[in-house]
Amino acid sequence: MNCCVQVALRIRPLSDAEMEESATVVAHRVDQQMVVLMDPLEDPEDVLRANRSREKTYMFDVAFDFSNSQEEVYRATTKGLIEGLISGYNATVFAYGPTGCGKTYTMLGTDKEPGIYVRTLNDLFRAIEETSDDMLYSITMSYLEIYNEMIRDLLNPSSGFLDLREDSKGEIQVAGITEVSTINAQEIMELLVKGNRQRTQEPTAANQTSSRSHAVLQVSVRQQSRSRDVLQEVRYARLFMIDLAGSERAAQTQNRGQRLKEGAHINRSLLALGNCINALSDKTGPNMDSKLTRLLKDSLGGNSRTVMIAHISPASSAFEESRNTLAYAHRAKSIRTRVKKNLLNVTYHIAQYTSIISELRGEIQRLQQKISEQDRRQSGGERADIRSVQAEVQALSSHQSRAEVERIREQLLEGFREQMEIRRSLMELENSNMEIQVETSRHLLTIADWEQERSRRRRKWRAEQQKESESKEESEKDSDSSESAPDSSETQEVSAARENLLTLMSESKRVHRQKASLERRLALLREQSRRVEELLPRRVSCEGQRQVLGLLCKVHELEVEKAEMQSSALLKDNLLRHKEHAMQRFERHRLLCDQIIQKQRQFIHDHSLLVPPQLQELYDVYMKEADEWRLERAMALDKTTASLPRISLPLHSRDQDLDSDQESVRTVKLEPGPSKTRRHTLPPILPQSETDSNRVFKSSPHAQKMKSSSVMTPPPIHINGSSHLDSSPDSSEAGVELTHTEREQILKGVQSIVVKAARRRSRALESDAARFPPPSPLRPHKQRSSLSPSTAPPAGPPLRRRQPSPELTHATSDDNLSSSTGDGAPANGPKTQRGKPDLSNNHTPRERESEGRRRKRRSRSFEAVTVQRFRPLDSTSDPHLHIGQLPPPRAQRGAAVLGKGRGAQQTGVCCTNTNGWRLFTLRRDVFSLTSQFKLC
Ligand SMILES: Nc1ncnc2c1ncn2[C@@H]1O[C@H](COP(=O)(O)OP(=O)(O)OP(=O)(O)O)[C@@H](O)[C@H]1O
Repeated sequence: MNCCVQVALRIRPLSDAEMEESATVVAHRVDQQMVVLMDPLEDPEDVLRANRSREKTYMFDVAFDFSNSQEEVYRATTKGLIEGLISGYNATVFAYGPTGCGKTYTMLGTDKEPGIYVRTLNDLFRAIEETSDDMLYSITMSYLEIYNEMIRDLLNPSSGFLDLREDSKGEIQVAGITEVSTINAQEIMELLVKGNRQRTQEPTAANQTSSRSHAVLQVSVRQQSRSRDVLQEVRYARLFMIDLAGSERAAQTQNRGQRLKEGAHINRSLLALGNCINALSDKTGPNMDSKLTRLLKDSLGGNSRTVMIAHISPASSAFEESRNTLAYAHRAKSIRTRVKKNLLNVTYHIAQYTSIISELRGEIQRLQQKISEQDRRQSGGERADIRSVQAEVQALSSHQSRAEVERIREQLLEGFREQMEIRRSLMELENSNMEIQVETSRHLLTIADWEQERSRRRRKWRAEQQKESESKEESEKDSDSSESAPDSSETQEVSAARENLLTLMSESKRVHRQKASLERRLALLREQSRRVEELLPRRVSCEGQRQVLGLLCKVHELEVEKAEMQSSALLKDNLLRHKEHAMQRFERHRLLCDQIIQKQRQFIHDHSLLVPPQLQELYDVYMKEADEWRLERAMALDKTTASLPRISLPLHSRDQDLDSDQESVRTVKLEPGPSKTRRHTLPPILPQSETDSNRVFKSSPHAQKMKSSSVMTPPPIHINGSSHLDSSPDSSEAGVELTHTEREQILKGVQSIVVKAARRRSRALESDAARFPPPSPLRPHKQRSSLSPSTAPPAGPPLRRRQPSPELTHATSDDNLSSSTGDGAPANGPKTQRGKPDLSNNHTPRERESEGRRRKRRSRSFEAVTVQRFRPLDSTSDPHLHIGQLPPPRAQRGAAVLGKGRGAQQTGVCCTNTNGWRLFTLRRDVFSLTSQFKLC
């Protein structure tokens, strides 16, 4: 497309200097296109030139004077180039004119009145921004000056002088020029101002800031569509905005030296430009003999829309420069250019098409793959998210559930732990209680011994007093009455025993209080554990965890029950040991009594003593009772006993039994009875012992039966009706002051032993009956004594008074001792040997054989009882509960611990030579048994 160079003329206002010189205005803008230049030298009066006009009119595309603003100049000259520039058309705007006529002002302007540079770039960026959605732009800028035919980079002055080069496309390029990718107009303005300071300026007569070089601002715009079509267009256009140096005349500028030389270069370039313009206007082709014309090759007659803004001064003093400028500008209007779009790679080669298609296909494939991956990732991610959310929820739920389960477990464990601790404490209290009972029994025994001794002394003293009173005269009686009564003051040991009893009682009360408190706490803990277990389904959602906790509860409940059963079993075991021991001792006592009876019978028979009727009646009763306890009845009774519930009962039923027993014991204890009629002043026996003893016997029908029955003890032997053994239990003066209740308890406690003993006794009695005549025809007859000659009493009148009887002494129970040791060997050496009944010398071989078998059976039976019933105590058993550790009877009373072997755990008592002490010792033993039964 061909087009002409657009020429605009701008007439600046008069400068201050021109106004001072009173310069006349010779250049006027007639209208927007017409300018009139008047020749000030023309004389209007000159008739020779009358036909010649002093005015010269010039037509331009647009004309401006002082009244026009920068904006108007820009709009009229340059703004229209921007659209073409974006469309790929080159454009050139250059300011031409003499120095000081406003070229820089028009192009650069001031901060307040920016020139074409800034306004063009502003509109360029705005236009690019409007189409940036579809087009991709690349804008670069460079700023250079041509000074004395040398090119200098104003954005990088240190880069030196640059050369012009023509690329393969025939375009002129400045090699090494700094191209700045502009961002916005403001930055461009700053760059230009900065670059303009680098521009060579020197003051001249015409302009204090005269630019001595041509300044060229080049803006390159490259654009292409964002869519990659086959018909892809890459538009490339350059905009030159040139501030030419002044085209002043040397005379006018009064330049000399360097300024003159500069002026010469300037003028040469301008001349070249002028020549170029002339050539272009004459269509002779551009003259490229200067760098300016070379750089503006496309701008002047080439591929560019070109706007020339000519500047002139209105002053008459600048008439010549104005006329020349107007002439050049006018001629420039004739310059035609061939404008075309700068389209790069508008049409691609077939190989490029193929490449583009391949690229596009690859791109499509890549995008499809990316989309599928993204979809997969999204779906996977969603699933993963769902799974992760579910996992988080489950984890949270699981965590909460675990925390809840852990909390419940801790509660349960804590409760169980405390229960076990309480259970242990209760066991310790039970043991302490047992110790207290044992100690209490020991002290009671001490007191009872002392009271027994006191009672015996009193009786002896009263008997002596009575005897003396009968044999002596009244006066003598008065004189002897001065004999003092036996000392009845308590010994230090008895006083200490009473004090200890008080201490033990208070201790026992304390133990019972603690037990009650612990039992309440235990019941509370059980209730709490039960509630927690009941709430498990509500508090724990997981079935497995519920089951685990439920099992945990069961395990610990079983543990607690196990501990309870162990405790109860231990207690029962201890009680059984006491009972067994007591029954063994009672059995020994019974055997001893039997032997005493038999030997007394033998003695009566041998000496043909008369038996008092009362004694004979008692003996009959004794035999009758023995007959009733024959084998068949004993077996039936034993079977009934064996069928009774024992320790194997469930815990709760046992507890109930125990509770009922305790209650019954309390009831019994409160009942007025013989137990309250103790004649000595002993402190009351602790209730627990009675509880335990009664617990066993009261709950047993067998015991009830036994309670109604009586167990025979050796009746007193009345010798000649005047003497008797003071050990008779029927005597109110008996040394052992047992109450009826105590005796009953003893009797009840030995029931099973009695059954067995009765079995053996019935056999023995049968054997004795075979040897001795029936008791009724008791006639004195001589019979060889079975005693040794050294100890045998002399034959003579019947015994009339009580006297020490070696036979009785020896009848203590050697047989029993043999049984106790279990091996049939004498336990006490010669003494025991001496006291052994020598039946072998008095009976026939058949009788001796029968007696030997009887002894052996008795021994085996006793062994069976002791070995079978005695279980070794475990480590948790209270050692104080061992019978063998009971305080042995005092040595001075003839008591000794028997047995070191199989019967080592049994405490046996042997009798001394003193009849009274012997029986007392036995009774004392019985009393001890009574206390032990109370412990049970
Ligand atoms: N149209 C105008 N309106 C107001 N002031 C102007 C105008 N044109 C020029 N001037 C003033 O005239 C003075 C000279 O202007 P300018 O420097 O632009 O001239 P020039 O042609 O660039 O000179 P040189 O060629 O020596 O660089 C400046 O002070 C400028 O402000």
